[in-house]
Order: sequence, then structure tokens, then C-alpha cells
Amino acid sequence: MQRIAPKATRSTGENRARLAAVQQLMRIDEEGAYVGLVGGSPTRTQPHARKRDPQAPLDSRDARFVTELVFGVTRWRRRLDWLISQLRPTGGTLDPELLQILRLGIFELLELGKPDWAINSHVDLAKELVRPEAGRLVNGVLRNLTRMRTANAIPRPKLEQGFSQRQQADVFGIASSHPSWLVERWLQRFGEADTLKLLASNNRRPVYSLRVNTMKVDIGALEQELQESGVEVERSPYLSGEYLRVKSGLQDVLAQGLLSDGLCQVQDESAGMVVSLLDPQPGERVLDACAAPGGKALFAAARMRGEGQLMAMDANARRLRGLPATAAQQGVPAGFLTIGAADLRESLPEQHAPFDKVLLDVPCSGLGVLAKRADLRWRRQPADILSNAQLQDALLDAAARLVRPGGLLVYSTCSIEPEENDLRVDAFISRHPDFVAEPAPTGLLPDSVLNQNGFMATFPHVHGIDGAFGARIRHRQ
Ligand SMILES: C[S@@+](CC[C@H](N)C(=O)[O-])C[C@H]1O[C@@H](n2cnc3c(N)ncnc32)[C@H](O)[C@@H]1O
Repeated sequence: MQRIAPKATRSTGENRARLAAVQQLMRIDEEGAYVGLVGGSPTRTQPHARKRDPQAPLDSRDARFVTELVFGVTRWRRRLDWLISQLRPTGGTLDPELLQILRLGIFELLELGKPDWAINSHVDLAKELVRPEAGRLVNGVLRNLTRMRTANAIPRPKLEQGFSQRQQADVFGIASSHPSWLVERWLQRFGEADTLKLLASNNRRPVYSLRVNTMKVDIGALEQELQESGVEVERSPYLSGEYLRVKSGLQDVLAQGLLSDGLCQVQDESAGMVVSLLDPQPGERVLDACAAPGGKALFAAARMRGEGQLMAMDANARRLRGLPATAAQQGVPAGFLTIGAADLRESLPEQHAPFDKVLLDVPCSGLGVLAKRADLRWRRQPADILSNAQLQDALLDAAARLVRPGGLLVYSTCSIEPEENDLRVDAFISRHPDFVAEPAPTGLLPDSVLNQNGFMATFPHVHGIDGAFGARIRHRQ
């Protein structure tokens, strides 16, 4: 029997959140907006939306619901579209807004376990945003789904007898909502069992960690303060003296102003491990050559205790804009950190060179961070890996000129693809016989994050954090 909610329990806040989510999803599809950045109010207001959505901002609970919807629908898009194709007898092209509403409805019913009566909100949204008859279609598709849900008979893609690897990639790709080319690539490399684990990790709620700013606060004191205010944290198993994993209450960390007070920053432990691999010491001259927005540079500053010289440069001046203020909040001494916008390939900071250590955290496919960047899996194409490799090689060649003899270059990515990682290091060494790749020295990082070459290589399904890579490359004396 259908569950009917009393009218009073139907939340108008949730309805407004659904409208905002549809608007944001349209922006992501039409304008390529980045799913991590569209959490605020939509910039484009629909004519229908104005009628329904007065200017009052959403409260924080509804705003969080918008984020959950946008993130979830983006992540599950392929599976949702496949389900729509199974649930719509007529087929044919859908209005873009109608498609988003159907995706939203299916996501809420299947992933968030919303009750059957929530469908009324999607039906109303379709009537208002698209046209009155669109409500009938939404009602038909979503009621069909709830009947299947009750009968435990949600459609699933199936493998045929004698399937090829491409067909397997299609089926896994639909079920886990990843593109087939990526699944096929991982099947070839990791085999079936590990690919399934990786796909599942990419669909899990991401793990967020805080890098404790040890220049301002002791980790034990911050841990206690957070726990007393109801934020559940635990020490990172990889960087136990500097990182706290947030189990629940990240919003409270933000609300308490701990970030703006400079006591901590949200940063994945894999990013912290790259800085550990660099091992910047007080008194050294260090360059972060692709620094923006500056997370790793700020950790390096804390490790150096503001002594020596740290230069943070990046080709993108806009992405560097917030760094001086954040550095000041975190207590980084003026004069210790120099910030400059420059394309490393064209204008080397030679007047400051040579450096004891250079960190080169290059632009990459980001295929290690799919749990956090829900849209990336749809944006990336196989050709991107090749074009990234060309830029990565050029940046490595430029950075090499800035390392003093005997000094260290650390190359890092947030990718798990060999073409962007070990293979770039191999190619660099063959172009530069005056450099040698060296395994991470004992004690710098846990053995569990080192690969067969002694490079740092984390994987979401193995380490439970972002996938990332870091290699130490030494300039021979
Ligand atoms: C992965 S991000 C760096 C993240 C940063 N290390 C952090 O931890 O916050 C890569 C950066 O490389 C920069 N970049 C791309 N091409 C560059 C170039 N030719 N010269 C210098 N920086 C470049 C991009 O603007 C981007 O900010």
C-alpha cells in the first residue's frame, strides 16, 4: 500500500532544495560548472523558479540537502539514465529539466531511501518547471520504480554468456556509474575483484581530514576541542601527529571558524604524505612550483616552522589570490613565504634558484579523487591522459633547472594512472641522466603506501583515502 504523508510533514524547504538542485545540475551540464563549487546559490535563475523560489536563502540543512542531491545525481548519472531507459516505455529525448527531475527522483528513492510520497514533490516540480503534462510522465516513471522497490525487483544490467571485456566494462560501468573506458582500463590493470573494490570506493562518502596547523595548536588540544563540541575525529593512521580524520560534523568545524582562525585546514592525507615525502626542513630553500591554491605549501611552511625560504608559484594568478590571507591566518611569518604567478615553462624564478627542494605537484587527470570530484569521471577522456603527460614532461624539464646539485625534486599527482606517475618519472630520468629516482627513505612514510619502486602510491580501495602519487628524484652531485 502506498505511504501517504500528512500534508504538514511535507517540507517546503526540501522542495525549494530540489528546485535549487535542478538549477545547479543544469549549470553543471550546460556550463561545465565544477560540482564542488556550485554549493552556493545558483547564479542562473529560471523564470519559473522566481515564481516558486522567493529570494530567502535556504537554511543550512536544506543547503546541505542541495549539495547531497547535486553531488549524488552527478555521481550516479549513468546508472540513473540507464534506469530511466528501463522505466520509460516510450523512449525518446527528454527535456533537459525533465531529465534532471527524473534523475533526482530516482536518486532520492534508491540512494536516499525517500518514501513513496516524496514523488509528489518531483511531480509538482515537473509541472511548474517544464509543463503540466510532464508531471504525468514523472509520476508514471517514479511510481513504476516504487512498485519495483517494494517487490525488490529494481532492474540491473546483466552480463550475457561469453561476454567480452568491453561488455563487462559496460555492465560494471552502468552498475557503478563510471564510464566504460575507465572501467575497461582498470579491469586490464587490476583484474575484476580489485576493479569492483575501486569502483565501490569511488562511490563511498568521501573521507575528509584536517591538517592541524602545529604552528598554532597542538594536535591533542585541537582533538579535544573538536570532540567536546561534538565533532567526531580520529588520528590519521598515516600522519598521526598532524592529521585528524573527521568521522562526522565537518560542517561544525567550518561553523566554529577553526579554519578561519588558522588552526587547521581541510586536506586529504595523501596530500600531506606528498609533503612528508618532500620532507622540508627549517632553514632550507624550497620551491612549490605548482602551488595554487596552496594547501601543500602551507603544510611545508608549518614543517619548516617559518624558517628558511619558501616560494609558492603557479601559472594561475586567480587561484593564488587567497593564499596570502590564508598564510597570514595560519601564522606563516611575513618574508618567509614569497608568492608569485608565473608559467614555469616560460619564466623560471631563476633569481631565487637554485633550491634545496622543489615540489612539482602537476596538473593531472584527477582520477585518484573521484569520490570527492563527482563530475570528473564524466569530464575525463582517454586522450586527456596523453595530453597531461606532455605538460607533465615539460614541467618536469623546467623544474629540473631549479634544483641545486644534490638537491631534491618531488613529482606528485592526484592520479592513479601509470602514464601520469611512474612512467613520467622513468621518462624524465632517461632525458636527464644527471637525476636519479630514489625510494622514500625509511621512516618518512608507512611502507603500506610505497610501491615497488619506493614511490608513494595511494589507492582509494586500498588505503581509504584519495589516490595520489609522489616520487623523490635526486639531482646528482
Ligand atoms: C594539482 S594543482 C596544485 C595544487 C597545489 N599544489 C596544492 O596543494 O594546493 C596543479 C597546479 O598547477 C598549475 N599549473 C598548470 N600549468 C602550470 C605551469 N605551466 N606553470 C606553473 N603552474 C602551472 C595549475 O594552475 C594548478 O594550480
